Amino acid sequence: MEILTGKQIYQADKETIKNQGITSLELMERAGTVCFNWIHQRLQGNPVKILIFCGIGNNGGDGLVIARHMHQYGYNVHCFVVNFSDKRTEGFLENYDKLKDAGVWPTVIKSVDDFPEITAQDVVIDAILGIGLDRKIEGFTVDLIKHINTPQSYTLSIDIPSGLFADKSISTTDTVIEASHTLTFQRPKIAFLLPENEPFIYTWEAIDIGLDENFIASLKEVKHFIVEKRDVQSMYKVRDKFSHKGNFGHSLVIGGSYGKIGAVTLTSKAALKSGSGLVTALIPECGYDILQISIPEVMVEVDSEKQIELFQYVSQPNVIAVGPGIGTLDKTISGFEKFLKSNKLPLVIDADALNILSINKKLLELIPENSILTPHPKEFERLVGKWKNDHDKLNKLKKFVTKYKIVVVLKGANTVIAFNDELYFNTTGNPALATAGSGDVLTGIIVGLVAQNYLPVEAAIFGTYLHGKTASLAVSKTGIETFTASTILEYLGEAYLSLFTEDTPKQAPPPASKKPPQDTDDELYV
Ligand SMILES: NC(=O)C1=CN([C@@H]2O[C@H](COP(=O)(O)OP(=O)(O)OC[C@H]3O[C@@H](n4cnc5c(N)ncnc54)[C@H](OP(=O)(O)O)[C@@H]3O)[C@@H](O)[C@H]2O)[C@@H](O)CC1
Ligand SMILES: Nc1ncnc2c1ncn2[C@@H]1O[C@H](COP(=O)(O)OP(=O)(O)O)[C@@H](O)[C@H]1O
Ligand SMILES: [K+]
Repeated sequence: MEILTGKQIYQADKETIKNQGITSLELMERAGTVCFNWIHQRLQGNPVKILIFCGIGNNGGDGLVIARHMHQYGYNVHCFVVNFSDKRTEGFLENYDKLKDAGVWPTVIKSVDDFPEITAQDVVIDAILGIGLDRKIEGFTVDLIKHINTPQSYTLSIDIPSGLFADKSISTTDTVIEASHTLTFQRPKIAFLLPENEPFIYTWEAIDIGLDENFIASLKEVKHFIVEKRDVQSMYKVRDKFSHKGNFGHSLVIGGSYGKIGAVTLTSKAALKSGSGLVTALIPECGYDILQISIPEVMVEVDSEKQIELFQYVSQPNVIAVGPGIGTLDKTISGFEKFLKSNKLPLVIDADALNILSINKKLLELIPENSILTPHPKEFERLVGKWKNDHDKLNKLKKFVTKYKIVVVLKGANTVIAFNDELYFNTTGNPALATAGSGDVLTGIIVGLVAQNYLPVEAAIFGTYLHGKTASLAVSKTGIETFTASTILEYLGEAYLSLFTEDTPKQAPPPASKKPPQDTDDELYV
């Protein structure tokens, strides 16, 4: 799914009006009505007190449309106009009149003295500022946002939490609505995916207001995407009936050191379980028994006694993962440098191998094109230096991948996969994945996919999706805390299967009379 900039949304807005022969007021009515329907479906006439705060622009206009419908449906709605400027838009003014015609006279807020009391039991709808925000909020609006945030009542933001910029970072002194949920129009904004905005974005969803989809699809300069199930479904390679293990590649996993054989064990197992036909682990001698006993399916070659120093192997892999548990002893560093000078195979580089690259950045030049680096933010910072904010981080990421012609998987809650000048945001997973060895498993899944001939960028996107999906599927059974890196491996099969099963609908559970869900196997359609 495309992530659009504010400018692109305004363009889509104009095109829609032109192509569908509607007025901007009709589009606003549509947007406000879709929001109202969303709310009405959930509240079902609940008498809870609802406070709607409307700015004087088109975001405020949306709020006024919602207020009118809510009033007409008998909700206990209280509407406020936040009068931060006299430059009211036509959409606002028209809907202000319509609301008054419908019998609601909003309270105009001109100063702190006009703020209403808000309790934790109330519902707040935030339509103060939308994507038209182009400068710091000042004056009483700052106090109002703080006032709205204080009781921690359920706050639904329309289009974007007021005070957040769609496409640039806020400064530390800016005040933003801390939304419980955000209903955004047609496509998400990049602000929703950045860790720095965590206090303001809890959950969000893009709602269809009928903007021109053909126009959106034709936008050439879209560079940011959210990875969806259908994207990874289309990447999935079906196995031929007469295929054999030789068709699914050979992954070599180089890693481990005394005390960290577990890391390379997890990576090797993940490579095998993501479907690599063969897997060999090149490990220190001290890990031999451990690895052979833990995973009999994996072949083992050994290096020095307690760490990897020589990086020499006789197996014939088509891709190599290097780094998990490898350490940064001098002999490992010099061995890795020599290895990079002679190696021609695509690499998946993780953990301490990344740290070695950070110590000697010249080595980056030796990485074969189309290799994949999987840093967490700290490892990425060691590679590229500190960033000012998350947008700066993403710019650094794009520059880094284009300079070295590689794929980077920047891990975190919304792991970003960067390739060329495009960014793909993964949304599967949850904090259960924040556990030792979780990254080692991801490296294994990705290398196993590359071994099977997935393009590097596809392996990175697909692997990250599956890795996260295991946690999404598991937590309702395992809970968050008992979920470990080994649990990712346990659920990898279910994650694959989930690609081809219907998602359980999020809303409206089926009536009791409906048949219970079938076994997953019955629902397979490939
Ligand atoms: N395109 C779509 O898909 C659809 C969009 N729709 C809705 O329109 C919304 C965008 O509306 P919008 O352009 O009127 O801007 P909005 O966010 O209401 O701000 C109002 C004005 O405030 C000003 N201003 C800016 N920063 C400020 C500040 N810090 N402090 C004070 N003032 C500040 C600035 O005006 P200025 O003062 O610069 O002239 C700005 O124009 C969008 O989010 C969505 O909800 C739907 O109705 C239909 C479909
Ligand atoms: N809050 C979270 N939500 C979703 N995924 C997460 C979260 N925290 C961590 N992860 C994922 O877990 C993995 C952790 O990797 P990493 O930090 O390298 O762990 P380790 O070094 O223990 O293997 C990454 O894939 C990351 O995206
Ligand atoms: K808003």
